Amino acid sequence: MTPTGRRGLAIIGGGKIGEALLSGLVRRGGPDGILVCERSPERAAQLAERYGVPAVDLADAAARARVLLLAVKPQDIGTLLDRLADVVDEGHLVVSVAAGVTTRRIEDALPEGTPVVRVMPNTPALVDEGMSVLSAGAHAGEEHLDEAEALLAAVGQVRRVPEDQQDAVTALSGSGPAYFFYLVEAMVDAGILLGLPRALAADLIVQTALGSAVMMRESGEHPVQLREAVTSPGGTTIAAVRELERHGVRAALIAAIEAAHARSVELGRTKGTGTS
Ligand SMILES: NC(=O)C1=CN([C@@H]2O[C@H](COP(=O)(O)OP(=O)(O)OC[C@H]3O[C@@H](n4cnc5c(N)ncnc54)[C@H](OP(=O)(O)O)[C@@H]3O)[C@@H](O)[C@H]2O)C=CC1
Ligand SMILES: O=C(O)[C@@H]1CCC=N1
Repeated sequence: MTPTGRRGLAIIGGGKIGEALLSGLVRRGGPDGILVCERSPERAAQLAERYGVPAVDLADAAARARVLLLAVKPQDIGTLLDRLADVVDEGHLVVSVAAGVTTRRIEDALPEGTPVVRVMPNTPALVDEGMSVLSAGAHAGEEHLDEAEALLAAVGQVRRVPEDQQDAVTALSGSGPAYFFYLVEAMVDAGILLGLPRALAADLIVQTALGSAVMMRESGEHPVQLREAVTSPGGTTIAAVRELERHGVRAALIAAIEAAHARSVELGRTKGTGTS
């Protein structure tokens, strides 16, 4: 097929984030023009059935789709790029969501001039509340960023940053949902300790998390102001906040996010042996 005969998008790698993006895109725009390319035949069949999209091999994906969205682990990207080098041409836009992997590395593996956009999405794309952050490679212009943004805007908010901020973005919003789930898990445990039924504790905490998130987004107030409004003099909240400070929770979060950043940088240096 000629480059001009192509349309739509192929998601290459149908794992956790590949499925989150696939499900959101299908929900928003329908399955038309979306392909999935997944290494495991069982998983490919599952996704094809669940979302009504064709499961294709890599050559077919490249022949039919204009945008190739790479959603494999950074440890697998080297092998995938070796295979893509033979089937990518000037008519493609390559979008990678692989943590740590630079546009330079992808460009070096593909035909000269291939436009590449690096994106860090997150799993709340599943519920149209994703946060996706884009950076252009050396051969990607505004039109390529616009094209990638149009895709990702269907499943949440989009920002653009210089690529040297992507490892920090990965540590914050890419991995970020896991930190919130971890906090919720711990708070539900506290409810159990205090004798509440698990289901009730979970309902209380999930709704409290949601309400707090909406307040942060919509009130325009700083989180400190919002926290102070909950903290009555001589009351319960200050007793809890003192324990959070005593246990170094703020420092732990900063250290955790710093570790995620370091790992993103390290993954960018991985050569793709599939073993790291
Ligand atoms: N999970 C998340 O929240 C986020 C992940 N990312 C990035 O997305 C990428 C994928 O992460 P995640 O979804 O968690 O990982 P998963 O392991 O869940 O998904 C990767 C999928 O790609 C498949 N795969 C590997 N190589 C190929 C290939 N050559 N062709 C087709 N399919 C292939 C894997 O198959 P197999 O199972 O056989 O290995 C697997 O199903 C990573 O680079 C990660 O950094 C970015 C933002 C958020
Ligand atoms: O844990 C990871 O490596 C991926 C990247 C960001 C979120 N998940």
